[in-house]
Amino acid sequence: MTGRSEFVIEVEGLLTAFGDRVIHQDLDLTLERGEVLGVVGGSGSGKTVLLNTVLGLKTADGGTVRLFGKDVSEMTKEEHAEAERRSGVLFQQGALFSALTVIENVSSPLIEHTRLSRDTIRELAELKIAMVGLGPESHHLKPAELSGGMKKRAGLARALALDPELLFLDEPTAGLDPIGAAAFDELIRTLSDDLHLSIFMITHDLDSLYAVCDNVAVLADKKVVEKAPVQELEKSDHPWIQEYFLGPRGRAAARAA
Ligand SMILES: Nc1ncnc2c1ncn2[C@@H]1O[C@H](COP(=O)(O)OP(=O)(O)OP(=O)(O)O)[C@@H](O)[C@H]1O
Repeated sequence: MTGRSEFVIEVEGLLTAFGDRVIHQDLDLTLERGEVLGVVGGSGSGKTVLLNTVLGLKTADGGTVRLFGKDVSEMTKEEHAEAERRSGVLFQQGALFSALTVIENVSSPLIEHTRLSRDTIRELAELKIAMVGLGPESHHLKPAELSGGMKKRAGLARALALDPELLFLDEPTAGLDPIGAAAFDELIRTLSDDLHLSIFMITHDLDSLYAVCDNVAVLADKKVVEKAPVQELEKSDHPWIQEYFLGPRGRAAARAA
């Protein structure tokens, strides 16, 4: 793994399908080091399948996917593990282990991927929990005892446990009230600035695009039809983009930005 590429993710001519059903065709997308990219598209347009393909959880049927400069399909087991260590993922439901407390959840990647002492792991987990704005009183709570926003924060702390360079977020503000969502957006932006993270963020939330993203990639017609800063996308004449940005919710988000 060279890590020399200025692109953290490079997808070229991607084809993915489930049986006869083609999800992506000729899809190109890049994510530069330090870039915060929003990925939007209609329901079923293939955003999650794209995330899974970049992570190597789904095999591409054609084209190439490079992660940290390395073709995902040619990675050895060790290279996969290394790419996994360099990437943090916050899945849509937070995906916390329900039987474990917050601190145990955040410690689990450190236990799995490092040989650090128990005390060091505990200190690092506490640091990550504080970083996402959760207090020490949360340490011993189980996921069922957390609010939706706290679950997301705990999931984010776990995604950050191994100091990743790249963060994948699948609809991070889904299910949060507008105030909670705005606070979470601010947290993501602050973390990306402070930790120089590259972020691949699937979202339906227009406010997040304005608040957090450097660029937005639009999935439609099985490919990325545009990638640009959100203010430029507003001017696109692609029908889906027009409807998305220039509908009433889009206008409200643009006014608020
Ligand atoms: N394991 C699977 N087997 C068969 N089809 C699948 C599978 N996973 C996803 N699909 C199909 O792939 C298409 C894209 O799904 P995906 O979950 O990526 O959409 P999405 O853009 O993330 O949608 P949403 O915004 O609703 O979450 C959908 O039509 C879905 O039915």
